[in-house]
Amino acid sequence: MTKHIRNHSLSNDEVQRYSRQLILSEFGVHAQERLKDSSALIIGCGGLGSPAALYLASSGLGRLGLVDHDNVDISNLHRQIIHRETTIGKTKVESAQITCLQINSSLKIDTYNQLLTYENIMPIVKQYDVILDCTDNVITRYLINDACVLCQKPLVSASVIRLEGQLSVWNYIEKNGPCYRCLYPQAPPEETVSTCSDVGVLGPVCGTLGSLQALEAIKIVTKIGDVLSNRMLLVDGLSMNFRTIKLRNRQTTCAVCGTNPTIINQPSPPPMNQCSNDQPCRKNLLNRNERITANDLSKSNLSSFIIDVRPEHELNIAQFDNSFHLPMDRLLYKNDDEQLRNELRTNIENNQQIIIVCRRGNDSQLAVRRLKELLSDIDNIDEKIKDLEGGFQAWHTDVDSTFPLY
Ligand SMILES: Nc1ncnc2c1ncn2[C@@H]1O[C@H](COP(=O)(O)OP(=O)(O)OP(=O)(O)O)[C@@H](O)[C@H]1O
Repeated sequence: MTKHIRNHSLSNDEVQRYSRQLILSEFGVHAQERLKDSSALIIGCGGLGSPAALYLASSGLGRLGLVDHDNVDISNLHRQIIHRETTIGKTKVESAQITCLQINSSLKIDTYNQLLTYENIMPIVKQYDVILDCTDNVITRYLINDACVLCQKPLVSASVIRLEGQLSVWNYIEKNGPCYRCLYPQAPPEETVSTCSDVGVLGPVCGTLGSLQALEAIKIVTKIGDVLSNRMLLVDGLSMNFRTIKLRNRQTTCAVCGTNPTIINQPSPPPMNQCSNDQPCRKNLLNRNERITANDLSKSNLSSFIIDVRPEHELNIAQFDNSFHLPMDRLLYKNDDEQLRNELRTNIENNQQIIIVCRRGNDSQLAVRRLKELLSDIDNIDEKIKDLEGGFQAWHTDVDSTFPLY
């Protein structure tokens, strides 16, 4: 019998399992071996982390770290495809681990059921070859960036909102690429950054960006292809437009990766921009006496004029009887003050309290501020107008559970 020679360390089972990628001329057995010897850390097992973890678990990567501090909720399932109805209530890392091991039982998985902070991030990040930022908030974005620079790890970062997404690789030393702080030294005020729970997101957009994060991570550890450093991919799912823009180079003045860094041993919170008129803050804008709780509103004997400031399409989910619809877009940007003032004056009766409602009690606070200006000639407007604290979500939780929670 003729003996065969193999120039690699993969078992026959591995050759069979990974055969469709082994036969790629750009990939081959040596990339597969490098993948097996590599590790990746996924921070955030949500919309982006789910597809990223599934693809990395399937790919033949050796070791996968999963970080998240949250538990699986039913509202996660439309996009966080690693979780199941059967894992609702479990920690996201445990739920993700279960699914990954069902796909690839030879994968070594470490789970970190914790909130990453400035205190605990460094020893975790240090252990992995590539880091994927799959989180959803500005502060964590800076935290992960700083830790990756300090630990000299490439960072594959993505974000999605509504039907749009962005992807880039930061701190890719091989190309002397910039870090996130080189591009954005100052963080925007957190209250002005929209999140998926504020404005929504469509599942497949997360699927696309999260999958591409896994692809970049595979390219980095196997050293194939042209890594998305110094560039950013912008995806618009509605028009199906994909474009890549060039980013500015690594900045010598950068606080973390520059020539005289001020952030040296440990990540540091970014300087925050202040809210301005263009970017009004929405959270905790009003004082207690400018708000009414769901309980108090349900018991109030006063006649109420309810103004619902949600966008038109959300009214189809559910709404209060006889509420006046005034979407935030019109209130803040339409510039039809005179007509709006007339409509409101015609509809509001003298003895009525004016209650502003929205989904969660954020927009309604801005609306109260704006309406106080607009209706300043109404007697005692400051006492008459209040927002529903916690919005329809509080109404569902505290007063009427048949009002849908969303
Ligand atoms: N500092 C952090 N440490 C650990 N996990 C984090 C941190 N910041 C964000 N995450 C996790 O990142 C994930 C982001 O995913 P995504 O926005 O899809 O989920 P979500 O927070 O469940 O969404 P929703 O806002 O709709 O509830 C979340 O699971 C969140 O718990």
